[in-house]
Amino acid sequence: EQQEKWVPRAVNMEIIGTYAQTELGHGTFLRGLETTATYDPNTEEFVLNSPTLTAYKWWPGGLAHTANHCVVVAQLHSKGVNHGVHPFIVQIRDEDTHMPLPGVKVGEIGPKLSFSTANNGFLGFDNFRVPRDSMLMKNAQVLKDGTYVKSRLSKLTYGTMVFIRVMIVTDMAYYLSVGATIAIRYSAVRHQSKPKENEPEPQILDYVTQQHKLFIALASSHAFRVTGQWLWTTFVRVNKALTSGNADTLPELHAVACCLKAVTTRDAASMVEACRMSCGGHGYMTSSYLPILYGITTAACTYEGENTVLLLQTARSLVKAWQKGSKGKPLSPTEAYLMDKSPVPKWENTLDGIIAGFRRVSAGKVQDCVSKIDKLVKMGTSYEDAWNQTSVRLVAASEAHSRAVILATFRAEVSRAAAALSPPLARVLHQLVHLYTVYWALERVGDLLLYTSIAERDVQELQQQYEDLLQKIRPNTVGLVDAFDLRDEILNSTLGAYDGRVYERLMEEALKSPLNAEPVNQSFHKYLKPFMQGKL
Ligand SMILES: CCCCC/C=C\C/C=C\C/C=C\C=C\C(=O)SCCNC(=O)CCNC(=O)[C@H](O)C(C)(C)COP(=O)(O)OP(=O)(O)OC[C@H]1O[C@@H](n2cnc3c(N)ncnc32)[C@H](O)[C@@H]1OP(=O)(O)O
Ligand SMILES: Cc1cc2nc3c(=O)[nH]c(=O)nc-3n(C[C@H](O)[C@H](O)[C@H](O)COP(=O)(O)OP(=O)(O)OC[C@H]3O[C@@H](n4cnc5c(N)ncnc54)[C@H](O)[C@@H]3O)c2cc1C
Repeated sequence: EQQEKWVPRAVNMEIIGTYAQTELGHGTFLRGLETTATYDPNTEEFVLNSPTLTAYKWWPGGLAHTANHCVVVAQLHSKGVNHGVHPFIVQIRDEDTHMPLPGVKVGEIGPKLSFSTANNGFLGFDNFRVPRDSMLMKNAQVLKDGTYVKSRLSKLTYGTMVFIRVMIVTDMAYYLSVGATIAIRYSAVRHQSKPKENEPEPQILDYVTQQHKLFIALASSHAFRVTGQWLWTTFVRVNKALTSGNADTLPELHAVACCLKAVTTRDAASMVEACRMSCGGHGYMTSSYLPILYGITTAACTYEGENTVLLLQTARSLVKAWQKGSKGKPLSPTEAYLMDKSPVPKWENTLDGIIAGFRRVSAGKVQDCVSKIDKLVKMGTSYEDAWNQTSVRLVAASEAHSRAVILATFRAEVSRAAAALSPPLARVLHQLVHLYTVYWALERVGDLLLYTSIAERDVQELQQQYEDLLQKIRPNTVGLVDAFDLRDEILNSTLGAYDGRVYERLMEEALKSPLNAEPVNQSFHKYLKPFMQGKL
């Protein structure tokens, strides 16, 4: 019924909405949100209120001057009892005049690192009344007399965030394809230095250091696209089960969505930054689009759940799985490897060997965390303090778990798809899987030395494998980014345009600057000249 009322109007854009959960005082700790929705059975309305400055909603995209409705997450009070945070759909502006409704204070939060077009806003309520059916009642309800009907699963309130986190993994694949396309095309056009006096300046793409900076971004885009597809399929399956009242698989989805969102956004932000830096000064131009792309990807490390907080959510699940598995109880498919108690096998420099190695690292780290927490608790430390003192290790265990999931998924999905591909295409994709896997083995070699039987000669061989792969991939690099098929209008980059006219485009963009409208800018007459004449 509520969906019939709101969805059609949202689809045809009569309702422009946003998701107003975060407040000035709380973004992570949802149970600490201060906005209240108090039920008045006499009028069958909820009274929305922002009791403090820190209760003001802060950050919701589009809230400042675009949205006329929003989903507000507030502490639901009825019959004198606080039932915790619940979502409400609330009209905040007049649909004709767009004026804020009486009792609504709304505005723009100010300049940000990037996302300048996102119109993020603030929102405060002063005893603002909304009808009872403003409460989104799919999970919990408040009856006309104020009786609260509990949701069959309180965590369903958090469902929106799981959905977006699942989507963000695929988003990161896209953003990395943009960064890799810009930086690799530019690296094919840019010639610099003279390592061989009697030869012309080479393409910077031929410097192995440049390949080391860029090819991982290209491979990660494919790894995250494939992992994002797997995660989406998992989400659809869990959501279908939830619809029929079975929430058994939700905890596993929440845990894997948290760590994959955190790791893919962190990798995307750092690899886009590497793409920017690999383009030298021109990568620092806004017209290259790389600074804007960095602003977009680094924001993803914060929104939809701050990365550390989400990695700790996954760690919470891994520790619980370890404790459950130690009692002989079955674990979820993504966490079952934690109970592999077989002896550490002889190290193999193969994809399967490395993937198995990362699972050993994750299981070893989880075991170390459980041991440290148990030891601290036995010494009289509270569980909460023991958790906090172990939290650096817990985050590392989550990261290792996430990497093991990505490596295994990337390899399995490409192997499965390869049968239907032409041999040359299958070969190139396998090279990207190989590069991605060996890159991370070298990045985390310390962990592998701690938790597997990898030896020095294996590491040397992996380094050589990696450098050989850079050489093998080089001839196909431009073709691989062209295959992302990103139009110039989408790339929006002087460095990444398909025609490679970088220098002409840089100059064309520069000449558009208003500061080039006249040969002597007014600042000379207002400031420089008086200063030079000692008059300032
Ligand atoms: C389509 C793609 C769009 C991409 C975006 C495009 C453009 C981007 C531009 C800008 C961004 C756009 C929008 C941004 C929006 C936002 O940022 S919305 C706000 C997002 N905020 C958060 O994510 C808040 C993060 N905080 C939390 O999730 C919780 O507060 C946290 C879980 C961290 C802690 O809460 P707490 O109550 O303390 O939980 P516990 O740690 O005690 O755990 C309680 C149990 O609940 C389980 N659980 C927690 N969360 C979930 C969940 N989401 N789903 C399922 N289950 C959950 C948790 O596992 C515990 O269970 P157990 O007790 O262990 O059994
Ligand atoms: C571009 C952008 C768009 C956004 N859009 C929206 C939107 O549309 N709607 C919306 O509701 N919100 C939105 N947000 C807000 C976003 O969801 C929050 O910023 C995010 O949830 C983090 O919360 P916070 O800002 O309160 O950070 P905090 O939680 O205060 O984090 C600050 C630091 O504290 C640490 N910390 C916090 N809790 C713990 C813990 N338990 N253990 C260890 N460390 C901890 C964090 O790791 C972090 O280092 C947006 C944010 C950005 C940047």
